[in-house]
Amino acid sequence: MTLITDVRLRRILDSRGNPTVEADVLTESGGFGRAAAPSGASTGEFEAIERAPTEAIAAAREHAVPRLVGEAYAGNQREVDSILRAADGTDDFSEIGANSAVAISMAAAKAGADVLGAPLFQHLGGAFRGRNFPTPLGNVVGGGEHAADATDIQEFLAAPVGAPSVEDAVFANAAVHGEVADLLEERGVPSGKGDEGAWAPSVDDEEAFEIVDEAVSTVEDEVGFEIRFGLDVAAAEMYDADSETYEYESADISRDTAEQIEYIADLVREYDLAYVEDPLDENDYEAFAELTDEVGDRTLICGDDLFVTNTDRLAEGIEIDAANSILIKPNQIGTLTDAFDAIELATENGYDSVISHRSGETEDTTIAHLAVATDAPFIKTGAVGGERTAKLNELIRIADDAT
Ligand SMILES: C=C(OP(=O)(O)O)C(=O)O
Ligand SMILES: [Mg+2]
Repeated sequence: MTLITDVRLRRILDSRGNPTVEADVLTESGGFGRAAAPSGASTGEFEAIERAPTEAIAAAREHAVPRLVGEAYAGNQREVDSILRAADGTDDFSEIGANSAVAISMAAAKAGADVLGAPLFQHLGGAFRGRNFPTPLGNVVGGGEHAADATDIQEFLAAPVGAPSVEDAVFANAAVHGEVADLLEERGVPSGKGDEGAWAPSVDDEEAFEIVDEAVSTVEDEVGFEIRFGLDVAAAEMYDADSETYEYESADISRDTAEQIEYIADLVREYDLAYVEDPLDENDYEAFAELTDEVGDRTLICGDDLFVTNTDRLAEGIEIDAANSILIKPNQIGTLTDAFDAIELATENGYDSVISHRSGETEDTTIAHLAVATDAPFIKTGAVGGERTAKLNELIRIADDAT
């Protein structure tokens, strides 16, 4: 029934106005799945390779599509994904492009779900999923590679850890985003938005901490449940390998690795941070381990550029307790099977998985289903903006359908 009869690939726009790959997968019994690849700006050095969409589409048409059509079953995700790997023939999808691979992988999953008549999360996660929902981490202030002339820390993320429902959590994050706008106006700080819809004011990190801390407290009082906040430092982007220092340009501060570890540990204690992603360079497992040893009992230390959704890199981290959490971005590794394997390895070793969007996104909602399918405790997918609310609203719908 789920035998693949056609795979169609096209270029569509992403949220930055760049082209990206969209895939349609059709099956023998009329099943249909459509998915699109997202795209990063602060990409990790060890990510799978994203090719220019025209090249990725041409290469996938040549190498992957003939091996799938009439040969593979969309309902058998591992088979589809191993065919994608074999068709590509490299370790990092540099032949067909991780963008073509992930679009086809996700579209096949949706086609499989369509034939079954089941929601995607149930097809991926089984009949007993759909009772637990991830806490959304909402980007409310940001800079780094996502906005010019804004904070050095890439993302300040609202974390409504006490929300009684995913709907309450989603609305709380939007309220924090709105409160930040009011506080910026009070301070006379004009602000546009960065790539993920977060405010991108021209302030240093210290002022951003004050603003986000106040916004979170105000909304916490309004909604009556606990809201904390967290960070994606994206430290690899500020690390200078020659001087071995982290360069905070907006405050004109340079920190060596020991100072960076102490700085982050102090922030965790001062602001009771719930979450800290990529606080150190993507090559420095040892420094990650030192920080995790210091504050890992009170916050999540999450590897994004560090692990790049890759089980080999995660296993290396697990070996030395480098972190206690992994960011999962399917396009960093190329297929849903690879993303699932990373989540399973993480769970087996007591690491929390945080399913994540990219800064360049589309209306695709696969990651909302992936988070529910894998019982992930957190999802990072922005707070506002159509390509972000597509995922947040899908979570609300899944929860609504489940009750
Ligand atoms: C979502 C992120 O940004 P990008 O997609 O630019 O890597 C991130 O760094 O976590
Ligand atoms: Mg990150």
